[in-house]
Amino acid sequence: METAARTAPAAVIVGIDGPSGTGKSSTSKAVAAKLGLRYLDTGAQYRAITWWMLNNGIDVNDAEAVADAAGKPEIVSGTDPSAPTITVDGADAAAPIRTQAVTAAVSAVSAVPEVRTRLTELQRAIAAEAPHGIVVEGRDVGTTVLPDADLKIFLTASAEARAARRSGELKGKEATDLAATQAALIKRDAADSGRKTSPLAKAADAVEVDTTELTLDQVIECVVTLVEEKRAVA
Ligand SMILES: Nc1ncnc2c1ncn2[C@@H]1O[C@H](COP(=O)(O)OP(=O)(O)OP(=O)(O)O)[C@@H](O)[C@H]1O
Ligand SMILES: Nc1ccn([C@@H]2O[C@H](COP(=O)(O)O)[C@@H](O)[C@H]2O)c(=O)n1
Repeated sequence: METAARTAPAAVIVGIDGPSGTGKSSTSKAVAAKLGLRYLDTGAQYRAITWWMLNNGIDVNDAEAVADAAGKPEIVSGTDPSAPTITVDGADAAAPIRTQAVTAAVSAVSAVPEVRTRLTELQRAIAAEAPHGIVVEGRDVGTTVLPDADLKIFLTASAEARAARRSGELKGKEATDLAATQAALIKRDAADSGRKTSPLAKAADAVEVDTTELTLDQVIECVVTLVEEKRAVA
């Protein structure tokens, strides 16, 4: 008896955007791991280039100096969702890119068009090479990096919920004042939403998921279901 040949599902490209602390990284990694996809944290790349600028004495508020240096660091992202990596000129940058110094400087660096052009090219190349597909998270994935993504998600949550999540995360590492955390989140979101080039924005065809009242597991389940629905009709 002949058996029907099983065909592997087509590669699927998923873009997940949203403001800080809405759960993009946690959700994207888990969804990618569950579905056998690669995972790319574009925010880590903006943090990595910012870390390099700070280490190399570039004034991050001098857009011309940042633009001139934008092509210099070599940034490499590892896309295994269970162990994502990021190196800058061969050095492991996973920990130093998460410091408050980098967090405070990253919006200025990411507003520089030459930085965005460089990283957008890198992100598209990584997505194009993912054999079974990829979950790419950031601020402009649906609008600019991968406008033809199969599925676009825009995560939101109240500023209070996001600050509470972040404060829990920072406890024991750096200062954890809830009001200061919330103010810093709002300031970074305003800078990211207000820049001229590729601002943080929901793509017109993105599915918005408000995570304020959802557990992380519920958000993951919701996104997995949306991907599976897309795959079913592909
Ligand atoms: N739905 C949720 N409920 C409770 N906690 C959550 C939820 N989603 C994420 N978290 C927690 O909130 C924190 C921030 O999540 P995460 O880093 O995934 O957000 P993000 O959107 O990627 O943030 P950023 O853009 O600043 O990198 C993490 O500690 C994560 O475990
Ligand atoms: N597509 C993106 C992703 C990130 N940024 C900038 O990087 C900052 C850090 O992002 P995290 O997700 O690690 O918090 C973010 O505040 C943006 O300035 C971006 O511009 N575009």
